[in-house]
Amino acid sequence: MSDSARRSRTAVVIPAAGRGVRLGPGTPKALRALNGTPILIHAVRAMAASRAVSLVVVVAPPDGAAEVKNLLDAHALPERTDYLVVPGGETRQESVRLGLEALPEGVTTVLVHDAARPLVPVETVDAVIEAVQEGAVAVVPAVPLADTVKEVEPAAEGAGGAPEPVVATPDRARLRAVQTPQGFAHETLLRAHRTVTEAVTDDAGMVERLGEPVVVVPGHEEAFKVTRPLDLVLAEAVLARRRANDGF
Ligand SMILES: Nc1ccn([C@@H]2O[C@H](COP(=O)(O)OP(=O)(O)OP(=O)(O)O)[C@@H](O)[C@H]2O)c(=O)n1
Ligand SMILES: C[C@](O)(CO)[C@H](O)COP(=O)(O)O
Repeated sequence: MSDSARRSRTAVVIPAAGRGVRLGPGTPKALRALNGTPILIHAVRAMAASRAVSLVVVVAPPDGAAEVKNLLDAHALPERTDYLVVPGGETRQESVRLGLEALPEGVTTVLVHDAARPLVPVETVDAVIEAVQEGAVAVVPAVPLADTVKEVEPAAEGAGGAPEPVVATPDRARLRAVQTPQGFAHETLLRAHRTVTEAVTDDAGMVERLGEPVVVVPGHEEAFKVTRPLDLVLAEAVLARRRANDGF
């Protein structure tokens, strides 16, 4: 498939409507600065860096669509890509659905990428797109776990710090930590978001509930999610390393 054919069919939905409670009080997480530029703009640039992407739909905080439009206008973004902003919902799942409903006809491949993962390398984005375009209906970038994982009986709410009984130790070799962008055949993801009613924490999980196959491709350590304050420190360090490497 030619480059231009790919471009006309691949869109990205960026859910950016979360508050960022775990990052601490302040402006919505996606609008907070990372090296002087909003986290969201880093994420949009990371996705638009792929030459396959022709449309980016940003799902803004419900009362922040105008502010996000202004932000996109104020930052230099690749001109080959179109940008759309829609207001988001109460949950990530609802925000993604609202973004999907805004996609035009003719999109065949759709990626969903957290604004909170601003540093994903373009090689990971392209690998996910390629896997979808080669026939997978749902593709998830993921990395092996660095820690042993225990399943526990969670302590009651409000009993933080109380010992939690261990239920099992899953075989770590079979586990993956899942990142974004996750890539899908457009029709499949839309069907999942229109039919699955349970709360699910990632989009591939919704496709799993349809009984459709999901595959994992290698993710990247720099595609981590900015969730807690220490993640911002790490993100600044990654950017500093990139600047230093560019200098050589
Ligand atoms: N109602 C929501 C909630 C989350 N998100 C987006 O989903 C992505 C992943 O969510 P997460 O990192 O959990 O962000 P928050 O929900 O903002 O974080 P927290 O749970 O700490 O408030 C983020 O880009 C976030 O903006 C969204 O679009 N709409
Ligand atoms: C979609 C996701 O980033 C994959 O790891 C993750 O599930 C989002 O979870 P969150 O609790 O909404 O951050």
